[in-house]
Amino acid sequence: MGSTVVRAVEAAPGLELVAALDAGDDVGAAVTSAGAQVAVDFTVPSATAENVRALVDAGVHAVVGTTGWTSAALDTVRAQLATRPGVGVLIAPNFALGAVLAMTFAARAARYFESVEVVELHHPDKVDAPSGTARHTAQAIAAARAQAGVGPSPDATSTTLDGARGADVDGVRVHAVRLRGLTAHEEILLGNRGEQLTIRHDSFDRESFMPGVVHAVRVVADHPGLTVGLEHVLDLG
Ligand SMILES: NC(=O)C1=CN([C@@H]2O[C@H](COP(=O)(O)OP(=O)(O)OC[C@H]3O[C@@H](n4cnc5c(N)ncnc54)[C@H](OP(=O)(O)O)[C@@H]3O)[C@@H](O)[C@H]2O)C=CC1
Ligand SMILES: O=C(O)C1=N[C@H](C(=O)O)C[C@H](O)C1
Repeated sequence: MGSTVVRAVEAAPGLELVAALDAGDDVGAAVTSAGAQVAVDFTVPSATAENVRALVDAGVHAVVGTTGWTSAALDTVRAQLATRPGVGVLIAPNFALGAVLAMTFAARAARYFESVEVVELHHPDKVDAPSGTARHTAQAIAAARAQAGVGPSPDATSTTLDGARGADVDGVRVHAVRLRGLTAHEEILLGNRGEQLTIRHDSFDRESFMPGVVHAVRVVADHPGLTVGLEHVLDLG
């Protein structure tokens, strides 16, 4: 993702690439000496929080695509941002516009269905499961169902092998598939008696994330504080 973002920023009118960093570089010193206004982080779950801390410390806005963020780590970013008014951090588990729409549609639909489960499918080099996108989708679905007073999805399973029913994200079952040949895919299955709605998004190429990343770079400075999810900086009506 890092090298794809480098090419996308270089090609984007009005943006200038002033630095590209690798593991082991001093993030704070590098962005300061390059005069960066915005930094983009696509690294690994174990490195991203420290990178964001260094960026906020340097007063540089951050656009973050790395997944694996815990709510405690997000709270730490919020607390640090409270000491740096004007600095914006936008963390989005998925920058593909179609994926953001799929999540939004799923949350909207979830109140009308008795059952809902999420399946994410990725390349086998991915280090975290379930995907950040699937977690974010399940959280949005759970919040929409709670707000509408919809109960848990019915499930009579009483005998099971560990993992057979997937992970529980705020009461929504999330299943992760890792398969050579895949890129990034998500299905949200919604069921009622006698009907099923399937919402599916496929990223076939990493290019799919670039319009969202470039948009985030352009607008992050207008959103001080912490924003989680690209949907909050898009006009989705
Ligand atoms: N939000 C979105 O739309 C998307 C999010 N992602 C997420 O982005 C992240 C990266 O994905 P991807 O590019 O496929 O992963 P890769 O494993 O291909 O790349 C991760 C890169 O991070 C580097 N790295 C490791 N540690 C550090 C560090 N401490 N500081 C700086 N760089 C470091 C690695 O360097 P080295 O090889 O030297 O170890 C590697 O080049 C993942 O969390 C993935 O889930 C992916 C696609 C879209
Ligand atoms: O690791 C990936 O490839 C991806 N990671 C993100 C996630 O965890 O949701 C976004 C996209 O699914 C690709």
